Amino acid sequence: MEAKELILIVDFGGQYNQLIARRVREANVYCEIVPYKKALEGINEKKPKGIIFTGGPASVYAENAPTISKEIFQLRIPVLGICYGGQLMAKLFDGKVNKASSREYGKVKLNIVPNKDIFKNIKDKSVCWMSHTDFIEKAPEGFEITATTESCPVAAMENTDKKLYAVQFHPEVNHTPFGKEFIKNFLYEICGCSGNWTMHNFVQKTVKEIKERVGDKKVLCALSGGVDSSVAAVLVHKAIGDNLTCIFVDHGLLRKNEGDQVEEVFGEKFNMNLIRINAGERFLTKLNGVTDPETKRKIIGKEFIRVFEEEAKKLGEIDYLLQGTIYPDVIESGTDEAAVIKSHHNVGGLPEDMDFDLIEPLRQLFKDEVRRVGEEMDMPREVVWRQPFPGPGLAIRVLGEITEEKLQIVRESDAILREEIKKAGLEREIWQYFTALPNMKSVGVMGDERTYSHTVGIRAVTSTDGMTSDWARIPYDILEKISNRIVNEVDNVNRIVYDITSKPPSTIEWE
Ligand SMILES: Nc1ncnc2c1ncn2[C@@H]1O[C@H](COP(=O)(O)OP(=O)(O)OP(=O)(O)O)[C@@H](O)[C@H]1O
Ligand SMILES: O=c1[nH]c(=O)c2[nH+]cn([C@@H]3O[C@H](COP(=O)(O)O)[C@@H](O)[C@H]3O)c2[nH]1
Ligand SMILES: NC(=O)CC[C@H](N)C(=O)O
Ligand SMILES: [Mg+2]
Repeated sequence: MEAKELILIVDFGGQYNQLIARRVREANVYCEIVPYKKALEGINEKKPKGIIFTGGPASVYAENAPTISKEIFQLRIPVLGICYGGQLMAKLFDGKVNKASSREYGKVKLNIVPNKDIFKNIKDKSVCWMSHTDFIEKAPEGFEITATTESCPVAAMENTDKKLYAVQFHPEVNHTPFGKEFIKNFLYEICGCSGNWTMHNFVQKTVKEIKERVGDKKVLCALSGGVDSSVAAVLVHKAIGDNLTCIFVDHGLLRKNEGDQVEEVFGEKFNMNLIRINAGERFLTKLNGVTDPETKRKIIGKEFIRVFEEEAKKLGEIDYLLQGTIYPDVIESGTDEAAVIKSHHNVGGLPEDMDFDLIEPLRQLFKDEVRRVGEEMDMPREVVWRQPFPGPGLAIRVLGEITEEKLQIVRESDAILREEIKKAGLEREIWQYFTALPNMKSVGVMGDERTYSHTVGIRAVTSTDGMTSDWARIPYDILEKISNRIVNEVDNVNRIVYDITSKPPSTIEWE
């Protein structure tokens, strides 16, 4: 198989860095995001075909602004700087970057110099999306200006000898209609990528790697029945067969009937060793009285591992733990550049003293890529397209202290919501949907009596990878039906609210 082509995305803290990675992957080229301070580490071994500098909130001329050694330009690897990244390139080559008289934000007309490879198949008069206060006032010597806007004398510039390219606009966002084409041009015309990042290649390569790494040793898979761990399990099963044992933990925080369903599907459809552990009491005891979301996540992460360790001991020598960790879990748990948003139980929530080496074959993939891997391996649709369910389960949907009564409310209301969404045929359209209990009571009236009961929140979002999302526009009549049913059928609920925030500024889960 040909070597993997790599594009290195150097992170200067921009909001849209994930999107840059997505665009590159969609163009069938593999990429990784690295913090700017570590961009040069091991670069000669990694041999990237190209480098992209992201945008960022700082100003390049500010004191202590993120920067990079000029060595990176001497490697003869093409570099594309986007917004902050472009401004930084201009500054490092002695061009001029300055604060503009006004902030440019939104869609802007772009005039492009004809016949440039980087703008191949893009109209000379186009529209691009801008988000900046600083601008490149003067391009450095040796750079040619290749695009302008009314307020940007240098909206794009290039030095083809050095293979350096910079743009002020954001090609990664959908608001730049030619953005995908532009990124493709950089990858294919400038970096000479062939586009060998496909899920078919990924499966073949990963199976081979796992075989080599694991040999005759035994692997325990943390299987939740969710998309990620199921795909990971099938992948590893392909590599090592019966040396894989799956452990499914029912931690008492699952959705209605979920435990039995997972057991059924995996017992029937997959020919794998599966052990179900009923550990509800154990988890709930540990969570008793705990209200802080991060503490809950850490307790659950640790308890998962302790359960796996105990089971492993019973099974004899087990060297590896397989988890369905994916890229967003890693990023959101905090990297050097990215702030900790939430400790995903399987990454930031893991205990330090753990008996296993981890195998996480999907660690670099986005959710939609994981689904494509599942399809590539002919896995059943209901598993591949199941909506995500977080490992900490209902614990992070019951805000504050967890009690059996509250869990019951979330479980029952969630089951009603799911039933109605299914009936309405909206299952595929809505990426994730569930109910949450905000831990507040309010006054209502039912059967002429005053009530003082819980409020249930409905959360439904559209997304491709869970990194960003919008609230789903569920038709009012369906919302009405859901609301009526929950109030009527679930005890101790007298009010339903609908969450209409996108991510950002919200997150999908409430804790
Ligand atoms: N109940 C569980 N029993 C065993 N392992 C679990 C359980 N819940 C989560 N895990 C482990 O934690 C990982 C992360 O959970 P996460 O919910 O992100 O992924 P998933 O359940 O596999 O897929 P999905 O995101 O579609 O629900 C899983 O891939 C799995 O390895
Ligand atoms: O396995 C998981 N362990 C976790 O700790 C966790 N927290 C959030 N999620 C899921 O990740 C996606 C993004 O969620 P947030 O917007 O709430 O961060 C959504 O799909 C969430 O359901 C988790 N999954
Ligand atoms: N989006 C960006 O990368 C912004 C870059 C820089 N902070 C500016 O305001 O111009
Ligand atoms: Mg899950």
